[in-house]
Amino acid sequence: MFVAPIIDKPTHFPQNMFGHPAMKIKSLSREQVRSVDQQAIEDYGISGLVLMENAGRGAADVIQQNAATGRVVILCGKGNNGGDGYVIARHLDLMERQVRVVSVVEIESLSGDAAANAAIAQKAELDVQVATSAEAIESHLHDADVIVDCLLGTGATGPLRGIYADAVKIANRTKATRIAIDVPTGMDVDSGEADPHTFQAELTITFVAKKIGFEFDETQSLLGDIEVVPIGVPRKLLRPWVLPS
Ligand SMILES: NC(=O)C1=CN([C@@H]2O[C@H](COP(=O)(O)OP(=O)(O)OC[C@H]3O[C@@H](n4cnc5c(N)ncnc54)[C@H](OP(=O)(O)O)[C@@H]3O)[C@@H](O)[C@H]2O)[C@H](O)CC1
Ligand SMILES: [K+]
Repeated sequence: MFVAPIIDKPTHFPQNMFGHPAMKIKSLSREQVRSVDQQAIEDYGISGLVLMENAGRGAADVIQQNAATGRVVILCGKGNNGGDGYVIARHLDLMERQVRVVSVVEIESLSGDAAANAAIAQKAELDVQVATSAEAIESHLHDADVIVDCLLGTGATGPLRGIYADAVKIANRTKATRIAIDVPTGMDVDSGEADPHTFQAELTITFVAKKIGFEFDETQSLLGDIEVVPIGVPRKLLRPWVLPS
């Protein structure tokens, strides 16, 4: 009988799901993470679409690991945080999940990478709904088992406007599992200050690194567990913030 040779198990480095040792990176400010994004695009030539695809695909994997069943409803805003939501939808659909995208703005108002991914989602005949009133949002969330917050990310400034506040209020009232993408909508990335209607997440999936606003005690109940998803930004670009492992 063939007895498989016993080999020493290689020492497993702490790996994230992408199979490379998960570097420990300092928490970044809004300005730092947005400049990393910009440098990756302008100095390294990585297209924003590639960063968004890595972000959305990585987030979809983490969602599948943490909320593996039920209907996923993704609330999308106007910018690239919303753009991530269309990528997440496409990858969850590929995992044969029931997925609905609910855009709180007219799709025509999107631009750049977000508009590109919204168009792909529509051409792929994913379930994409536009809901620009509280009643319409309510009607699309009633059967959600998981709600994903792709309303606002690092581009948020000032108090939540109109429909965004409505969307967060409605989402917070449901029994669904709530997952925030990059930062819970309503939370200030730097100060951690939370709008009265901040998305209450059980899990926050954030890109590149944790944000400095996540360090405050008051924000823990809004963040839930935190997972950092790398999006392909070169290690050299992150070097100033890598912590000794
Ligand atoms: N390297 C990375 O981290 C990557 C991050 N990605 C994702 O991109 C977002 C940042 O995207 P951005 O488009 O810059 O900003 P947002 O999507 O957060 O905001 C979009 C627009 O929302 C409006 N806005 C701003 N503040 C408010 C508010 N308080 N209430 C309502 N609406 C608001 C504003 O538009 P206006 O024209 O209405 O002023 C914003 O422009 C990041 O968080 C990640 O999720 C990339 O996908 C990949 C790389
Ligand atoms: K968000």
